[in-house]
Amino acid sequence: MAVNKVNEDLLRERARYTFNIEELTNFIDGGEEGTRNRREVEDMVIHVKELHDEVPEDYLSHKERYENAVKKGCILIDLLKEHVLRHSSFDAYKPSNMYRVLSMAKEVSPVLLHMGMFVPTIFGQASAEQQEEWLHKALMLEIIGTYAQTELGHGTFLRGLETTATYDPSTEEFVLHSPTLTSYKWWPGGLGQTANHCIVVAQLYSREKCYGVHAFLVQIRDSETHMPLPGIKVGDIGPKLGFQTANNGFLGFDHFRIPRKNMLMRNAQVLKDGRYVKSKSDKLTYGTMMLVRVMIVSDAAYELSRAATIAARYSAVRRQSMPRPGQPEPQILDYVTQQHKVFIAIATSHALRLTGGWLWDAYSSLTHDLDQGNLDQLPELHALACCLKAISSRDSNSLVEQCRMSCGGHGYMSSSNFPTIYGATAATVTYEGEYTVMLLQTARYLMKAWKEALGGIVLTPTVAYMVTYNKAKPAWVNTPEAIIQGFHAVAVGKVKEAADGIEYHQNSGKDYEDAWNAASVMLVKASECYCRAIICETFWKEIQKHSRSMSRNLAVVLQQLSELYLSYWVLERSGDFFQVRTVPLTRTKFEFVSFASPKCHCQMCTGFVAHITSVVVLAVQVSIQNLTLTFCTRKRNEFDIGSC
Ligand SMILES: CC/C=C\C/C=C\C/C=C\C/C=C/C(=O)SCCNC(=O)CCNC(=O)[C@H](O)C(C)(C)COP(=O)(O)OP(=O)(O)OC[C@H]1O[C@@H](n2cnc3c(N)ncnc32)[C@H](O)[C@@H]1OP(=O)(O)O
Ligand SMILES: Cc1cc2nc3c(=O)[nH]c(=O)nc-3n(C[C@H](O)[C@H](O)[C@H](O)COP(=O)(O)OP(=O)(O)OC[C@H]3O[C@@H](n4cnc5c(N)ncnc54)[C@H](O)[C@@H]3O)c2cc1C
Repeated sequence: MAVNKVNEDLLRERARYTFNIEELTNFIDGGEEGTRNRREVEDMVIHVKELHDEVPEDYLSHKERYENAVKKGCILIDLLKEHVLRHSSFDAYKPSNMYRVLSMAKEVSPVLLHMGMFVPTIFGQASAEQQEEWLHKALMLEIIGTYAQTELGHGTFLRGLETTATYDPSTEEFVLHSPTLTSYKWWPGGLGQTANHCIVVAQLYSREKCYGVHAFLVQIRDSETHMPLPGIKVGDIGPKLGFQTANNGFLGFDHFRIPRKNMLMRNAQVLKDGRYVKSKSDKLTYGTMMLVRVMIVSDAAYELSRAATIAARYSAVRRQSMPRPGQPEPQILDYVTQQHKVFIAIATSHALRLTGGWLWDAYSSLTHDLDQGNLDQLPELHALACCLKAISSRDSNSLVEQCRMSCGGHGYMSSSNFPTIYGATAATVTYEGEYTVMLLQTARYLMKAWKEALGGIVLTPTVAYMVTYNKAKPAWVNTPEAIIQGFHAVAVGKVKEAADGIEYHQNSGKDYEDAWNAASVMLVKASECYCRAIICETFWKEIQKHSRSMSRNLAVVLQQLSELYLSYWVLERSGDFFQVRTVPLTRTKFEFVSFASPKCHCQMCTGFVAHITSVVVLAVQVSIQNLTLTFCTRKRNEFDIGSC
């Protein structure tokens, strides 16, 4: 049998890297231990022949694909259990680790929601007694759950959910009911045929009063027969753009009774007599969504890194066209247009991975604060989780598509794996908070921050520059730090523009809701710019921080990647940079910002040339011709357009 020979071009490219590959691998894995754990699990998985398809899944029926995914999920989970029992060096039951293992099968796992949301909700919203009863069973998959919040009629507007949970003190039970067709739960992963339990988010009623949405743990299928319990209507919602084996389903209740103790009571409670005990904050009910949004940023990076690797390798081995008659066809990697498509995908996967790690640390610190009853950081973290989830998933999905297109026809083959990766990342832009809705949530926070900034109130860290921005005139020089300040200036400009837009519409007679809606495109833009500034700054600072403890060769290349990312987005947003205004909070004057030295007037400032010489893609090193970015802005005097 022909031995698979590695392509000559790929070998040659791999021979050209300028730094220690294992060092980069450890950096990506979060350290040597992370690499060791990952390899241990991969070694377990890679040799299991049942995990490799005899027949491409695209040729299977919907039912066969689902059964194939269930089979693989069971094998992966058994491997994990055995591994934990054998080694216990790998924290297999951390949802993020379990999620990572489940994603080693090509198909989305029907128990993805069990690990990604059902288990984390028990961690985050069940009382200690409830965790005692359910957590181990969930971790050992003795019960399999999902997260049933979205309904046919409502996904974004949680306060509009129609499923009811009415407390009956005579039996100490909640009666779950779906009063309308639009109240049917629609979308929850695993609900179609897999889950026998679920977290149900419903409007809580007690003593004739509605207390808003709360979470309940509900058994929906018989533990022995797996048939739906009486009063439960459940099934599969059918084919989708992707995620075909996620087993998304629908769920309706017909006066279905559950014990009082099945209301998740870490935050709020209903006592036996029906009295409602309020939580410290209604927002704590939304805790699972914040966790998943935080996880999605790292997942977006992971999916994009897969696509970027495929595209970079293909670009090394594909030869096409003949720019010079009689010469061999060049590798498509030598076309600058190809580099321009692929290298930003590489840089972005690193930017999102490091930003995801930074956000996870902020979330971990918040959960510690919440345990101490301190909710101070909740609003800022909610705003961060919303915009970073939105931007990371959208960037990842569009760059996955860009990577596919960079591979020509072969990128369109199922065997390229781009369709699977695209389907997964496209879903992420919508689930766990739709893109626009999330950015508007962040805008809500930014409008409050702007009002505080105008009042000179010290702001939380990620918006603090709104107050100090005009006090210390930044030294506009051509450095990454200056670009980051430029992104801050753009963000402040857009936040001010949106706030002024709301004020303008209110002054023209609209109420706040209509003024908000009229200015909502600007509000989305302000959130995008605020978020881009965070990613640029975090990427750059994380690279600076880690560079101090890594070899110089690796530090140089990672620094170039972060400079590429900054330069790319300056060019993508050059219009905003040209228009950026610094408006002193006293609102007395406008001036354009210049990247030249602050003393220059009315003259073309120095061009900003970023010359990226080499970027490394894992073992594939390619060199970028002069990726020259000429970026100029003009400085004007306050009211003098100047001669530029
Ligand atoms: C990598 C992934 C790994 C694992 C994942 C596993 C599986 C992946 C596959 C699929 C999973 C998908 C699951 C789902 O999709 S679950 C359903 C997700 N649904 C949503 O995200 C709904 C989105 N909509 C909202 O969240 C609401 O619009 C929102 C609550 C944001 C606003 O609604 P509403 O208009 O009613 O309230 P507001 O008045 O705007 O806000 C009220 C108040 O509360 C604050 N708030 C809102 N949400 C949160 C939160 N999550 N945390 C903290 N605080 C929150 C908001 O800021 C307002 O505060 P204030 O401004 O002080 O009034
Ligand atoms: C693959 C996949 C898996 C999913 N898994 C689950 C799951 O396991 N559990 C679960 O509970 N849910 C799940 N969902 C549902 C998901 O959470 C919702 O689809 C999502 O929250 C969006 O809500 P929606 O579908 O009602 O869209 P809508 O909110 O109706 O959005 C439609 C359009 O209206 C706009 N819009 C809505 N509200 C506003 C507003 N206030 N201002 C401006 N524009 C607005 C949106 O921007 C969007 O353009 C899943 C969805 C997908 C695609």
